[in-house]
Amino acid sequence: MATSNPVVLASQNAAPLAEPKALSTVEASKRRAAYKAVEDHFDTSYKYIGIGSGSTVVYVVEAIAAKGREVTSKMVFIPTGDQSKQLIIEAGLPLGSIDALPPVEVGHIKMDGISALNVATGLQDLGLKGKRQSLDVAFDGADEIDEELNCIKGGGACLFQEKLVATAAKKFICVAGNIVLLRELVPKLIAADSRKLQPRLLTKWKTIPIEIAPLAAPTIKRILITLGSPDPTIRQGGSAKAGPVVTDNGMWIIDAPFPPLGLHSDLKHGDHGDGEHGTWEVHNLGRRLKRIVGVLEVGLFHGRNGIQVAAAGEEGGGQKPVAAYFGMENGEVEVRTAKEVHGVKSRP
Ligand SMILES: O=C[C@H](O)[C@H](O)[C@H](O)COP(=O)(O)O
Repeated sequence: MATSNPVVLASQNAAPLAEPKALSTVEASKRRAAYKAVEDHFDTSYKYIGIGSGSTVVYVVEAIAAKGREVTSKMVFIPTGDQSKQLIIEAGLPLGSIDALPPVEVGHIKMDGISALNVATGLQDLGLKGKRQSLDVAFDGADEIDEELNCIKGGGACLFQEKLVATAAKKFICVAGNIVLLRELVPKLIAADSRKLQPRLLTKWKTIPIEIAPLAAPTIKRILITLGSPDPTIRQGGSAKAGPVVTDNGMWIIDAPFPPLGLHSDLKHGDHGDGEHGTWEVHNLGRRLKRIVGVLEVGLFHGRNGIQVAAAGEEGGGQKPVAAYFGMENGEVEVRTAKEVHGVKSRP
């Protein structure tokens, strides 16, 4: 079905000019991936740009700011949380908000900002004028990405606003250093064997972050256990904050471990991927978790991408990126793009 295209390697020419010398291998790989993603998917004609959260997005903002004020001052940058809001402000980029897009009159249809933006940002090309689609592009990081470009996000507790922005974007682009430094396990500078690109989710990254209402925590934990998550845990602030991590939305995060998730094509006869045989198919689990009362959002980005949603003539964007950029240890950037853009009509 919707596996990503075979690997495309962009060599060192993706590297930005004047790479700071002090960057570790990991940081340099993220920076190269970010610059390449911006080079490929940032157009000077764009108006609304979504900015994700995490350590990789820092370089996306750097790459965009390097385009110069004459380009960026005409744009509006939509954050996905307090960190990205600060990044936008500190880079001198115009700050917007996903809930503050101006209402616009188009023809005799009274449209909210989201619908009108859709017209402004080129859905006419697809013959879908007037459909809801607000941002030209959104860039974000990810904790793990599978071969169909399903993602786990929320390692930095920002998943709800990230999904809100990603699903409002015509193009959602993921940028991920593919080498992860395990500082806790390896105190000195060593790139450990933990890679964000995996055939299946929950291979190296072991838990799904779920943003929840604090009052519902005990019930949600019990339900997660019945769904096959052996030890769901409320994320704690550690030395930075006594007690649970509180998200930008005043919620808590539960990190729910599950065995590696299957794809639809993995399912054998009689196995519906509903956890009954020990394996969850990624869409089934994402949908099931979202149905639990008290869950604000699930850190699984699955289903369709924005182009597939638009091609199906439906409103909104998709959860999955249309392309993912991985910074490699050897200095190259691996790019994976969605292979089939029209193939998943029935999936949410
Ligand atoms: O909650 C945080 C976000 O989902 C991040 O985009 C994700 O955790 C990846 O972060 P990083 O770029 O720091 O690896």
